[in-house]
Amino acid sequence: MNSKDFFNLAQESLDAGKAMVSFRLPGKEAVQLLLQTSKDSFRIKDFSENGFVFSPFNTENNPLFIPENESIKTVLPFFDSSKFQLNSSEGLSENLDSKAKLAHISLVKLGIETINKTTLQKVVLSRKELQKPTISASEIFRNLLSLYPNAFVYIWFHPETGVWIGATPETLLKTERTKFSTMALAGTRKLQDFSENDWTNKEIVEQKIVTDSIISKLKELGYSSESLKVSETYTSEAGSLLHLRTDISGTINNGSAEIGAIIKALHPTPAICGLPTDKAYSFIIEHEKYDREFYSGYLGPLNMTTEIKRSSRTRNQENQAYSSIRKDSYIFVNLRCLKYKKGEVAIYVGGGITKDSEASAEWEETVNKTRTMKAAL
Ligand SMILES: C=C(O[C@H]1C=CC=C(C(=O)O)[C@@H]1O)C(=O)O
Repeated sequence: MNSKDFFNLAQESLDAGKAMVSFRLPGKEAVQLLLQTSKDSFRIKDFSENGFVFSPFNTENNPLFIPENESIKTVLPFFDSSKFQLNSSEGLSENLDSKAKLAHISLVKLGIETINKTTLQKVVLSRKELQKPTISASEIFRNLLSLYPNAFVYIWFHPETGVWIGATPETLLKTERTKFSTMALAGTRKLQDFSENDWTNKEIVEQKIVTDSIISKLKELGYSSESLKVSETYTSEAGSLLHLRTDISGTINNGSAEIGAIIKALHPTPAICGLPTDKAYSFIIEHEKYDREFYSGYLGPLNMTTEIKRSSRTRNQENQAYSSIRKDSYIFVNLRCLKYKKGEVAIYVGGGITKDSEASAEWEETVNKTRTMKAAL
């Protein structure tokens, strides 16, 4: 199947009204499409399932799920961005909405005051911004594939959620055989004119809170300090933005049952909620005054079959005839995303607030984050 046929199929799948998802893993070439054959709605029970999981920020209900064995799978082996022009909508507005700006600034100020007066140390505060694109959902998806080769790029539709599209830089949990890894990603700067020692104490502290919390949650699950590998903290690019990032990895103790335990322990991390988690969560629910829905939830292929082709240079000739089948998981935090309705999209953006935050800079940061999606509209 060529790229044009693949995107026509993606658009037809969207129009069919059945659950579907198409995605490309960070740094990979293949784009996968999973189209559910029935109109049923499936939910995760214990994370031993195979398929694609889609969870909201709020985890009261079990996450939605497209089972691999209830779907038709199509793979575009290589997405060639040179085959497509970047289509764009005309008349998108840069955010000049002063009401939205005032509302976000007063929310951030309330966050800072609460941090100064209580045991809350960090809270991630967000907003949504409406835009009127004139291009289709599959065109937005295609633009994202062209623009962000190192992000997890996806388009998801489910009758219960509508269409969501995104290009996230943040892994919640990746498993390959018995190895797992996660990351602490926080602190934001524009790539333009940045030099390495520009990171301030505010951003270093904001990101360290995420690293420390992830390590402590993993220890509570029984992983010892010696068994966890923690990288140096480094600057990581996400489109035209930069973040501070620490990678944390280990070996899964109890087989596939562990995946669910790790996801439940980590989500919501202080990269999208705050610290202490319960205080930050209550603050968000009480004060954000809108429903995040699937923004800052998590999503991705869970125990999905991946065919690993053996190298043709292998010396063992017998092995050449086979490729091995693995069931790995790649779960991401749903950031840099939008909800699509014909004629209107909602772009979701947020940022970590600490005692050292400055409200107008936090507003600017959310404006910069909206540009990741706007570049594809
Ligand atoms: C909450 C978001 O980003 C998180 C991930 C990286 C950097 C962040 C920050 O600098 O605040 C956030 O923690 C978002 O993109 O909406």
